[in-house]
Formats: sequence, structure tokens, C-alpha cells
Amino acid sequence: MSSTRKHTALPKARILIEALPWLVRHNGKTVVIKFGGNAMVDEDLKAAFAQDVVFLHHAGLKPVVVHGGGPQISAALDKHGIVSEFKAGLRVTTEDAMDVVRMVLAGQVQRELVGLLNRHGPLAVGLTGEDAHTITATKHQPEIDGELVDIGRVGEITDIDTGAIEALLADGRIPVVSSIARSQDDGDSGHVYNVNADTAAAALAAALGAETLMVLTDVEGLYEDWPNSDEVISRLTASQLEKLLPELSSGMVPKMEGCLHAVRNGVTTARVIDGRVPHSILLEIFTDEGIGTMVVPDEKPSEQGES
Ligand SMILES: Nc1ncnc2c1ncn2[C@@H]1O[C@H](COP(=O)(O)OP(=O)(O)O)[C@@H](O)[C@H]1O
Ligand SMILES: CC(=O)N[C@@H](CCC(=O)OP(=O)(O)O)C(=O)O
Repeated sequence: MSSTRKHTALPKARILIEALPWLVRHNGKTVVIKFGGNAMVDEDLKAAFAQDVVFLHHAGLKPVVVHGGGPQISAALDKHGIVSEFKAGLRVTTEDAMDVVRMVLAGQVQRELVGLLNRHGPLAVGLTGEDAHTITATKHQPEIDGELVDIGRVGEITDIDTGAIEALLADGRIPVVSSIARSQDDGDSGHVYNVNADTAAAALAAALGAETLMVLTDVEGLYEDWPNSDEVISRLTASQLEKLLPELSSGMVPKMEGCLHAVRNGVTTARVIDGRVPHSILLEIFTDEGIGTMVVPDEKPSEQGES
């Protein structure tokens, strides 16, 4: 009886010990995890996501969650009879649409994730970029075909104040951030801006001096020749990514721009991974077999193969 128990216990012990080098490497490090609305496929996956984040927390890392909710916003707008329109990969956000965006992100998606994380203890605290000046923005006007286009209340981040998030981390909490920004513009008090969640996550990762930015989405990573091939680029440097950027299309643009911003501003690695794979975060952090696309800074070629 006792030898049978030993046989089943040993492989488990091996798995735990295999994770030791990664536990040592990542101990105390901040990791910003962006959970995309398209990766929130079903209840089991969302629960597995919460388990992974809580695991990281108890393993000595400092996870910060930034969540999206694009499909959920589109569904809610639809119910309100508002048609969703995207320009340059960003939602055209009227005043009425902004109320819905805020309600869905802060009142629905964020609350759900906070609830799932807190099944494991008093850990998660939700906030939006409005809280404690965490994210400040001004009006963003993308350039399309050489002209500046008005897309309503979409914000361009001008400032990040990491104070509230750092206080939560120091208190052993898991911050869960919705990508809504306060307005910096004088005379514009009370206004808020809709910010793409990838962009918000990348800006927060850089400002927090995070070790890793991890972006969970609904594809395996950055495809080399999307949509013609499903060959995933496993690793690329900031300069290689910069060259690729003009060829990318909508959903990937803010993601890869965010990864570039992060690694050019002190983040050691930025990864785009498949959030539809259960426990993808653990695979990415605690094994050598990274499952998605990893972006690294140019000047650190010695980090090749690092996970
Ligand atoms: N080169 C590419 N590689 C992978 N996906 C791409 C690429 N170019 C565009 N995409 C699209 O980007 C989508 C992911 O972005 P998005 O829909 O904004 O997801 P999320 O809600 O996770 O932020 C993919 O589902 C795919 O349709
Ligand atoms: C300006 C802008 O486009 N904001 C996004 C914010 C949510 C988001 O980015 O969600 P995903 O990560 O799921 O795409 C939107 O309104 O859809």
C-alpha cells in the first residue's frame, strides 16, 4: 500500500522540483497579465485563469491583472441599439457608448474576475484607471490615410500613477484593472476615456517595472503570415517586431505595439499566448516550453531561450 502511494507521489514531486529554477527566477517579480475578452471563452477557462493567477501569487510573484472585454461591450451596445464600429483597431466611442463601456468593463467583467479570484481568499481588488489617477489620458485621434480622425472618447495615455497598485501589491493583494482612464484635460472634469486594454496593460507593465507582460488572447500567438498560415513566431526582438508592425492588422496592432512599448521600457519579456489553453499562464511561466510569441529587448541577446 505504502509503495503504491510512493509511486504516485514521486512524479508529482518531480513536477514540483522541475519548477524550482523558475520559482527562484521569478520570486518577487511583477507580472502584468492581460486577459482579453476573446479569451474569456467559458466558465471553466475563466476559473482556470483565476487559479493560475492565485498560484502565481502564492508562488511569490506579484500578478497584476488588466482585463479586456471587447466582445462583451459589443454585445451590450447591441442591446442598447448602438452599432459597434472600429477605426484603426479602436472602438468609436460616443458619449452614450462610453457609459456602456464603463458599465461593462468596471461593473461586469472586472467584478466577475474579482469574484473568481476571491474564491481562493481575500486577494483581488478591482479598480479602473480612474482610481487614484492610475491612468490619465487625453483625446486620441488616430491618423488614417494621412488625416486625423475623431473617434470620440478614446484616450491616449499621458500618465500612469502606480501608487495604488503598488500599495495593493505591498498589502498582498491582486489588483484587477479596467482600462478606463481619467481625463487630464482642464475643464473636462468628470470625463473618462476608453483605452484599449492591451495598450493599458503595456503602459502599466512599463510603469511598474514589471518583469513580464503576458497577453492572453484567442490565437496561439503572432502568426507569421496571418490569415494565410498558422505558423506562430515563437521569439522576436524589439527591432524585428518594429519592422513587422506596419504589416499587422487590427486586433494584433495594439497587442504588438504594447509588447514593443513594454520591452523598450524596461520589461524583460512580453508574451502573447493562447488564453484558450487551460493553465497557459503556468505553462508559460514555469516551463521551458513557451507556448506563444515572446518579444525581447534588442540589447539582451544572452536571454535567448529564457522562459
Ligand atoms: N498576425 C496575426 N497573428 C495572429 N492573430 C492576428 C494577426 N493579425 C490579426 N490577428 C487577429 O487578432 C485577433 C486577436 O485580437 P483581439 O480580437 O483584439 O483579441 P483580444 O480580445 O484578446 O484582445 C485574432 O483573433 C486574429 O483574428
Ligand atoms: C478603445 C477601445 O477599443 N477599447 C476597447 C476596450 C476593451 C478591450 O480592449 O477589450 P479586448 O482586450 O477584449 O479587445 C473596446 O472598447 O473594445
